[in-house]
Amino acid sequence: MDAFISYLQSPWAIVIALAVAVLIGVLIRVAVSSRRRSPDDVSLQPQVQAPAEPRSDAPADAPRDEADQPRAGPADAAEPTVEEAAPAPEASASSIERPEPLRGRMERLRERLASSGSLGRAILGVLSRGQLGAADWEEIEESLLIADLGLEATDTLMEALKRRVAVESVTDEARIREILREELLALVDPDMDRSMNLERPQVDGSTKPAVVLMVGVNGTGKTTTVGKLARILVAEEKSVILGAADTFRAAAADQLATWGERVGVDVVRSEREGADPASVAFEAVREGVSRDVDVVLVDTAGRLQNKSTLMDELGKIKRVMTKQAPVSEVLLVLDATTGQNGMKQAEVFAEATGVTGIVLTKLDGSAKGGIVVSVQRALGVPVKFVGLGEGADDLAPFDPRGFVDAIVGSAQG
Ligand SMILES: Nc1nc2c(ncn2[C@@H]2O[C@H](COP(=O)(O)OP(=O)(O)OP(=O)(O)O)[C@@H](O)[C@H]2O)c(=O)[nH]1
Repeated sequence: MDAFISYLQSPWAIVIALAVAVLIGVLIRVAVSSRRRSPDDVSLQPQVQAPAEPRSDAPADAPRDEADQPRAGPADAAEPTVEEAAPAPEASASSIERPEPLRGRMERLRERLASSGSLGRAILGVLSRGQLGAADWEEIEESLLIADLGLEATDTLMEALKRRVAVESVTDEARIREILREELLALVDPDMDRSMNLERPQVDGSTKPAVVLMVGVNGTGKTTTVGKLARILVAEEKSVILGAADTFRAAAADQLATWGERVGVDVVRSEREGADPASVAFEAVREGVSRDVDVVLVDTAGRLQNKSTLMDELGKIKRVMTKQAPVSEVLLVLDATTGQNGMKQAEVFAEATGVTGIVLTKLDGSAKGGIVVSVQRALGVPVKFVGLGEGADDLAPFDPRGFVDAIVGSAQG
């Protein structure tokens, strides 16, 4: 016994004990990391990678049609798994930002619409000349067209202004301003329902997340808008998952992950550039359903190489997502500065996906606010949000009155 005790006190025994402890530590690490890679263990890490294809255990209502199967190209042929992403810097509770609440945003951003105000100033300047001739009306028409109001809306507004200015024979500037405000507001249509449909649908007795698909041409601000919208939803205390189905540009997924991290929202993504977007979208909704979140927001690429490829791709993304939960909203992101070009794109996207609302970005610093009216008229769907800057909270629900007031200016304007 004494010999054993003295052996335990010897340096060799200490070395051996340390070696055994290290070995046990290594074995525990290996066991934990292999468990994390298990396909069924979807971790609640800041990011979740999408599999190459929907999971093999996808429910019976998973896509069946060949055309609806997320693509499994050579790079996509890996075994379908849900892997934990390379650990993203973990967002500690203290580093998570508190986004600005919705109320008052349009008010705060009102000054950003100042350039749209140049339209109001130009028209008011002419209208208050009194005794308007053909050249004056042409000047007004030109201003409206430059502001992207579109031909039809310009004609409607011109007629209304001519009639009212003649009938009321007004020269008083405040009254002219009031007439212009009323007529513009009628064009913007304050009665349209601009709320986002975030009601969680019931399917076969279970409550699914509200699914929102973002579409639009590259560069319009889709990814940024998904990030800003996530912040709005977080501010409204909703649980959210983002889907990075813009697999065309690898940086888009990183960009989205950064937006997500800032407000503690997870992102479903694929590490492979060019992975099948429908697969990522499918997985994002599946993840949202399994975590029982309130909203799944999915970003897409929207390259407009050719109309039929784009329509096929977006149509497929939407069909595949619908296998998991119905798509509640398809928001088309349009860059206000692209004017009538943007209108043509809008029509293609609307045809492909059935757009339910428009987000007009970059309205700050754009004198082309008239596009609000023309795009609503062309698609018959409302502008629901406006982007008014590059800041994280520079997205506001579109408020027709605030918008028209910004264009027409105050009485002192
Ligand atoms: N001034 C201003 N800039 C904006 C607004 N919204 C987005 N942007 C900027 O527009 C640029 C493009 O935005 P992204 O979100 O990357 O555009 P995208 O449509 O996702 O582009 P792809 O990923 O290439 O399809 C970025 O520099 C954004 O900061 C806005 O409302 N105002």
